[in-house]
Amino acid sequence: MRTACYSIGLRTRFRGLDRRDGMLIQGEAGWGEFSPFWEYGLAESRAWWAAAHEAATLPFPDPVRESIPVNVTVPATTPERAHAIVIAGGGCRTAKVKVAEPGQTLAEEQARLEAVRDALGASGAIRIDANAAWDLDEARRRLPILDRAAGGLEYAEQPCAAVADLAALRRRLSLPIAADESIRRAEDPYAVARAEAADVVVLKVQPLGGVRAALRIAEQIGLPAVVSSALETSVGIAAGVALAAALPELPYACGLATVHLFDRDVTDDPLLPSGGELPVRRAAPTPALLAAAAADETLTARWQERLAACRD
Ligand SMILES: O=C(O)CCC(=O)C1=CC=C[C@@H](O)[C@@H]1C(=O)O
Ligand SMILES: [Mg+2]
Repeated sequence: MRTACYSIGLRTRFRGLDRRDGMLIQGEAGWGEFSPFWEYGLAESRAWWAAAHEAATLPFPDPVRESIPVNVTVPATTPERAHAIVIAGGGCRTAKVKVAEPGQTLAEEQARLEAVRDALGASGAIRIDANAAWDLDEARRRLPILDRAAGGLEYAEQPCAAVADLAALRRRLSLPIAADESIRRAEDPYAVARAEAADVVVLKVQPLGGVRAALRIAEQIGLPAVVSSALETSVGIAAGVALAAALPELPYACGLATVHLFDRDVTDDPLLPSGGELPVRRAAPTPALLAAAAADETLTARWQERLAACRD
C-alpha cells in the first residue's frame, strides 16, 4: 500500500490547531485518509485506521443521491471574519458556528452569531457547536441568549458532555440538541438514543471506523443524521460524502465543507461546495499538490509509527 503524509496550514485556528497533518493511503479501490488527532490513543486511532483501510480497499456503498447539502463551518473568530467566511462559503444556506472557545466571552459569541445571521439572511439556518464545554446550568443560561443572537438556532451540537445532561437540557428547552462526542468518542453510541438525549446525531466516518460501520450505527440509532468531517483533505471528505450519499434519509445539511478551512488541498479538484452542495465522488491526490503539502521526515516517521501500531 502506498502512503503519503501531509501537513497543511489552517486559515483560522480550529479546535486549538493551526495546522492539520495526516496520512493518505492508496489501495486497489482508491485513496483513504488516516488522521486521528495526536491526543488520540491507540484504541481510538484503530477506528480511524479501519476507515482509511476501507476507503483504500473497498468501493463505497451505492449512493442514493448525487449531491450533498452542506453547512459552512465558522470557527471561533471575529464577527468580521465570520461574516466573510459565510459570504465566501460556496453558497451554503446553513452555517455551523463554533462557540465555547476558551478565553472568549458570551458577548463575542453573540456578535459572531449576529454577523453570521447578517451574512446568511433570514432564510438561512444557523447551528452552534459547543464541543461539550458547558455544564447543565451554563448551557441552560447560554443557549437562549445565543438562540436570540442568531435570530433562531436550528440546533445546538453537544452543549454538555454527559448524556444525562443532554437529555435534561432537551426536556427543558425547545431547542433541538445534536450529539457528536457522545457518539464518536463514547463506549456506547446508543446511550444517546436510549436516554432520548438528542434530536440529531452527528456521524464522522474516521472516528466511527468507516462508512459501513457508520451506516450501521445510523440505522440502529434511528435518529436523523448529520455527516460531518474530521477536518480532512478532500480524500477523507470523500468518505464522508459517501456516507451522506448512502444514508436513506438526509434531512439536514452536512458538515463536510471543511476543505475551506485549509490553506491548500492535496488535489486540484477539491471537494468544495458550489450552490451549497458537494458532488458525490471520490478524490485522488494530484502528485504536484501532494508533494507541495508533504510532511517533513520527522513527521512522516511519526505517522508511519502510528500506522504500524494500528495495523498490529
Ligand atoms: O461540522 C462541521 O461543520 C465541521 C467539522 C467540525 O466541526 C469538527 C471537525 C473535527 C473535529 C471537531 O472538533 C469538529 C466538531 O466537533 O464537530
Ligand atoms: Mg462537533
